[in-house]
Amino acid sequence: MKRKLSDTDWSPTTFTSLPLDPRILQAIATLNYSTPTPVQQSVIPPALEGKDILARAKTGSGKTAAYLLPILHRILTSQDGGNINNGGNDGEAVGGTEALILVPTRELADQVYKVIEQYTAFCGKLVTAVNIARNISDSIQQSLLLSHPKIVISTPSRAAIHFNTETLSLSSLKYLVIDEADLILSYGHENDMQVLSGALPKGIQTFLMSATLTDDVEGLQKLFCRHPFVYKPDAKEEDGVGEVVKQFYISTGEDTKFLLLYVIFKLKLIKGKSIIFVADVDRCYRLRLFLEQFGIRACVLNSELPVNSRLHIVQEFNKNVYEIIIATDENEIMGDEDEEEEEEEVVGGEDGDTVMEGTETESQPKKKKKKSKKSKPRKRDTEYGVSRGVDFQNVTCVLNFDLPTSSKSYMHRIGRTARAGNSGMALSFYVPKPLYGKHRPTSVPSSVHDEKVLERIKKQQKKLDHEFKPYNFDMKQLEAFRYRMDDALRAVTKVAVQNARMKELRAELVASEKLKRHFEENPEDLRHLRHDREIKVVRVQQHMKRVPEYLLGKGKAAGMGLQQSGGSIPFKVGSRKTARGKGKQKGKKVGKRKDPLKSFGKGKKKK
Ligand SMILES: Nc1ncnc2c1ncn2[C@@H]1O[C@H](COP(=O)(O)OP(=O)(O)OP(=O)(O)O)[C@@H](O)[C@H]1O
Repeated sequence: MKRKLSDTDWSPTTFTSLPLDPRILQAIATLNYSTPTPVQQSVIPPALEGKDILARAKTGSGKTAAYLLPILHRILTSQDGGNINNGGNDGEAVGGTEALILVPTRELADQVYKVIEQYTAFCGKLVTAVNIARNISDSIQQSLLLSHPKIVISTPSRAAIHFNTETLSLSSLKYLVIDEADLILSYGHENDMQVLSGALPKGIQTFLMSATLTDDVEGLQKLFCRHPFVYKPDAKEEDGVGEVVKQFYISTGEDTKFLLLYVIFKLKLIKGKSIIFVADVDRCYRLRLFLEQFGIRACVLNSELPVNSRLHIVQEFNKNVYEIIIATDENEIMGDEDEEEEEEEVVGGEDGDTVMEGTETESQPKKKKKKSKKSKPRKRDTEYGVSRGVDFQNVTCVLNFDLPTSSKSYMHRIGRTARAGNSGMALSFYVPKPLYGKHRPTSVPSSVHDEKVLERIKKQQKKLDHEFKPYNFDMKQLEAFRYRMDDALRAVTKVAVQNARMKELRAELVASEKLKRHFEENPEDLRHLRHDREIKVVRVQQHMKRVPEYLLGKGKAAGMGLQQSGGSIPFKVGSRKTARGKGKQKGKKVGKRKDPLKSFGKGKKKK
């Protein structure tokens, strides 16, 4: 007997128990999704009935499918004349644009577009989608929109531009999604959202999806939703979604951060893929040059890079081509829900940055931006963002080399690991107040310091009943590595960092042109286009790439004491795959329940 969707005591445990179009179920089966996640279980049934949805669910919990599947189903059934069993229709789509999906960043727009491609793999041309946040010329965007795609994915600003020039018609719109709803306004899209809200036809179905429920989300709810079905899991339910991120912090000074980084990556104490978050663009290059001297390759990701390069980096990282990404967290959100008054400014990334291609009419972050005296004529994309929403796959560790400036940002950063049921860890370096002043990154307001943020994160995680523990390296053992770290750090001068930044930007602009031409036609051709090549602005001494045996001495290794106070750490490595980037790594399996930080000394070959 078929259950009525509105039966409240019913929660479907398999996708096939959901009355979704068979073509969608076929696609889901090929993706090996066995069961719907809690947000999908709760949201899909009311969404299929046409209810507005307001859903808050943790990062990596499958919110994208929770809104896409019902929308795709409803579009398909309307194409089939309302008969879902008429699944054989693989003709052309008819009618105008039915769904508008708004996301805050270009990275996210690209990701949602790719997910739609996956979910509609068996739908022929019935569900066409266009991503107008892409870096393509206005005339191409216009011609794409004139083909009346069923779904348009965009940032609010691009959508507003095309709506104003009448290339985007909203008259046949039936579904509106605001993904990462809590972020949309802090990215400065307020005016665009107002423009769009006034243009929407009456009675459309709205989906507000968010990892946190904030005042901004409430505001959007008032503007766009009618009596929505609200999904807010309790902590227990949320923790049932895959693994909780194992979280640790280490108290350190500025130089010791580099020392720790060197030891952690050179000795492969973390196995699998990592994202290292830093405070600004210069720090990206400082770290990359630093690691380069030890033969450790990494890619950088920041708002200054051309959007095609950014998308390609994320794509290749997800295919395990790279092991380490050093990312900035520009457009980082400041202000915790209960501490708005204390933190009024938004950290806007690089000082003196200006707006990049394609963003000429984009609005700026709504809150005040810190101005710098030293103005650098750098360009940056206000629609860049990788700490929010981007589905980095199989990430073992998020390493906060620089602590974020708010607990909200912290939550989104660590959400890049332990996704889709995988496990993961987050390791955060924090600099205690007495050591902080001199080394405060220029992008961080003086009112904010690591200790204050750390306390907020502790409070936040305690509320969520999640452990957030100190990880006490035996710093004495680290000291043996310090002179090498000092050597390497000395070589990474300000000038070297600036040169690397310029050199990389030039290389990526060339790469981006290639990417632009080839992205659609033959992405496989772009394999050779690597983003982690040596920048070579600093002379690399070959001996630095090796770790001498004496540093790996048994006693020293074992004595590193990679124990954290309060007992040993039950750690399960998230990433089952390994990077293909380096030949040596190929095929290595990662122990499932092993603490990656406990294998110190294993840099040495096993007998
Ligand atoms: N039912 C499912 N079973 C297995 N994997 C799933 C399922 N639903 C989604 N996924 C996978 O989980 C990952 C995270 O999903 P998604 O990006 O939608 O999370 P999210 O909740 O939107 O996260 P964020 O808040 O960070 O944007 C994706 O790789 C997706 O393919």
